[in-house]
Amino acid sequence: MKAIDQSIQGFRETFRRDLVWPFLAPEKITNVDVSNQMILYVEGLNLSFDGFKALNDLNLYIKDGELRCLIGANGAGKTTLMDVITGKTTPDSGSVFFGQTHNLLSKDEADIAQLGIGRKFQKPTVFEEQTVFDNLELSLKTDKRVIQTLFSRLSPTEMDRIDEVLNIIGLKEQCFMKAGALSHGQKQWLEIGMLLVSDPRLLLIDEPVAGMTAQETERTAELLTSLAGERTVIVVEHDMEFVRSIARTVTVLHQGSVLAEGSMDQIQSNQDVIQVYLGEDAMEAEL
Ligand SMILES: Nc1ncnc2c1ncn2[C@@H]1O[C@H](COP(=O)(O)OP(=O)(O)OP(=O)(O)O)[C@@H](O)[C@H]1O
Repeated sequence: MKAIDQSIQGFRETFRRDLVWPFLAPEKITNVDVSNQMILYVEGLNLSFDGFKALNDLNLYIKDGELRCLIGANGAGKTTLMDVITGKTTPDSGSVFFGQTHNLLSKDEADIAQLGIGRKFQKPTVFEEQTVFDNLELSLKTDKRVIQTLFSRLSPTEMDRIDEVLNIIGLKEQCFMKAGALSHGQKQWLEIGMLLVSDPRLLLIDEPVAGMTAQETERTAELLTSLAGERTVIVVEHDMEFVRSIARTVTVLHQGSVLAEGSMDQIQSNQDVIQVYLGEDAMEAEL
């Protein structure tokens, strides 16, 4: 039986265009130099909007493979920081490096995505009229690699990738269901899957559990923790219970700077955090 399986497998591989002609295989994501164990270096970032400092000498270092949570009150600068990392906004000064060599501030949004940095916004933006599978396929197609411009059909490697992603996000059974019929949580997972098909190294995820049921929140915690390690995940979240359940290290932003960093326990006993969130500034700052 094993021999038959092996010969079927061999037969299938003979007909894989991307194995027969290696130039058809998906392009490997650019090498990221993480020899110092760090994947993201944000240094001295400043950005003002009409004189208001949204980012104020912000420094942030993210280790390769870690799952980092970013918290902070409304207006602390979390979204602006994500916008700068992904090339949506240009800072006034500072530097952002992906690994030791990729200067993100010299690249545009498309180049940054191509380097392997994926971003998920708070609201799911799946194509409701398309099936789960089609949504994943469409995400592959928007990945402008040579193979997609040459062939409109999915290669077996891409089929395998979609299958793998369906397993990771737990939507295999819903594969041929219209995305519009999914629950809110399932739509969020689908959107995470839409990022995963192109195999990103760094995922930036904005408020993944807003509006989810307790069960969906728990499943999302499992999903995000399972992604870390092989990938690096940065999560912006207001739900402190969720942050506690997933994060090893939490970074607190306040008025465009890092106020504190550490485990959830260290953060909650940090005097600066207490001062801002429980003290005199508490009126304007609610985590
Ligand atoms: N394009 C812009 N023009 C002017 N001000 C802006 C712009 N973008 C952000 N800001 C301001 O910069 C500050 C930081 O906003 P940002 O959205 O980064 O905060 P946040 O921490 O993500 O908050 P929230 O939790 O509410 O999403 C806010 O005071 C915001 O009003």
